[in-house]
Amino acid sequence: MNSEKIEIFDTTLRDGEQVPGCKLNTKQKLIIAERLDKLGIDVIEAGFPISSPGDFESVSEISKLVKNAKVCGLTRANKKDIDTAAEALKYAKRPRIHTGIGTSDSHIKYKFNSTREDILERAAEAVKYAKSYVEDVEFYAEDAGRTDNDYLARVCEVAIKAGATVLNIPDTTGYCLPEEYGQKIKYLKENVKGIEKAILSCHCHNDLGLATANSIAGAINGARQIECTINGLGERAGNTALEEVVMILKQHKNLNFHTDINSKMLNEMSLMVSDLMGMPVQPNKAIVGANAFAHSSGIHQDGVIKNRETYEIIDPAEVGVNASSIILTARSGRSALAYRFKHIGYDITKNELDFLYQEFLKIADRKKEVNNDDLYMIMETCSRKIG
Ligand SMILES: CC(=O)SCCNC(=O)CCNC(=O)[C@H](O)C(C)(C)COP(=O)(O)OP(=O)(O)OC[C@H]1O[C@@H](n2cnc3c(N)ncnc32)[C@H](O)[C@@H]1OP(=O)(O)O
Ligand SMILES: CC(C)C(=O)C(=O)O
Repeated sequence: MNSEKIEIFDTTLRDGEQVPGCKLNTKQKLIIAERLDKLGIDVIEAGFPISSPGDFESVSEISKLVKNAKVCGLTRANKKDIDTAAEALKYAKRPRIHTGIGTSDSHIKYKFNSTREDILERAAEAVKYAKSYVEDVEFYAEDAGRTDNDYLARVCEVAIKAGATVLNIPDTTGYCLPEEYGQKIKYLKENVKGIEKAILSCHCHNDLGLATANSIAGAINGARQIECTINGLGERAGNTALEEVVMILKQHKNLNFHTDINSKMLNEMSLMVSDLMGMPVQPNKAIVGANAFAHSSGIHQDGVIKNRETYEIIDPAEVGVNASSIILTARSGRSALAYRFKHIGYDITKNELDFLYQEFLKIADRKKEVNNDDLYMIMETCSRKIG
């Protein structure tokens, strides 16, 4: 059976850039946008054009630069934001305006001091107005994760009727459980009149560490676009990590989904974004962390040396990492030690290995990691004794 495509909407340059300390200038945004386009992203959310003259310029320049992806600009549900986004996107080959409004009772009451009926009207007006500029209008129901499903379905209906082609269902506060978020998408698929005219999109935040799981649950239940960022960057605890979504869909073939992302570029993308944003990636980050393919305990190392698949579900080459690494620590065994000695040119016998291993453990117990210099020293000390 042919697999279905999940569109990848990258918001590194918009939601990712909202992270304190991660602000980018136009030149930096252009470097990232050019690589995102090569990576195979379907939609690049380039910024929030009304936000500042600098961000307007970034969206405008990215619109001129990007060849393949759709370029998207975010707006609130008002004319001035939409006018500004349309102006910034005017050079884009495939422009998208992303407009919307908060729909949870908390947002309606506290942010807007408004009513559900008024929000329905404002949603419809914004979509219609955006539609007067571009064909491709995405509508977001902010805080959809905490919005009552019946009301959310009404919001989606008015947005579709006004011309929205993508309906973004953000779990803005990262509150939902995967089952709950998946059921929300299913409910909308089954209860929104005209839903066949639009695709549903997941935009999940990571406040409870569930952003990726929720996005996958959304896809399983009918969403066909996932919004995500390189390294999972984004407001507060971040967004769904692009590299995680792409590799989950690739590894779990039974889900019967595919993306157009060139996974071999994931590692370089992660390093580039981390570098330009000045935001280090935690070493244990899935897929792109420095330790994602590093093995440091003896039993695992022995397994990986015999066959990589014993402890790795992804071939590192698939995500652009040269090879797995065997890190020597006091938890390593003889197998790893022999492997690393071989790596620096020493083929050792079993008896020699027993001897070298005892010396190795003395050093390993004093250090966090045993490096090649330590290995040369162990060899020099022991070769005198071994003879
Ligand atoms: C969930 C998200 O990530 S949404 C995107 C978040 N990103 C950003 O906010 C970054 C860009 N933001 C900005 O540069 C500024 O906040 C601006 C330019 C958008 C607005 O600045 P200001 O006009 O000074 O407004 P301020 O930020 O103080 O308050 C936001 C206003 O927008 C209103 N608003 C918020 N969301 C929406 C919406 N979707 N549609 C319409 N109005 C909205 C708020 O009610 C508030 O209006 P009020 O002042 O009448 O109460
Ligand atoms: C603007 C929307 C899409 C958003 O970022 C959110 O709700 O988290």
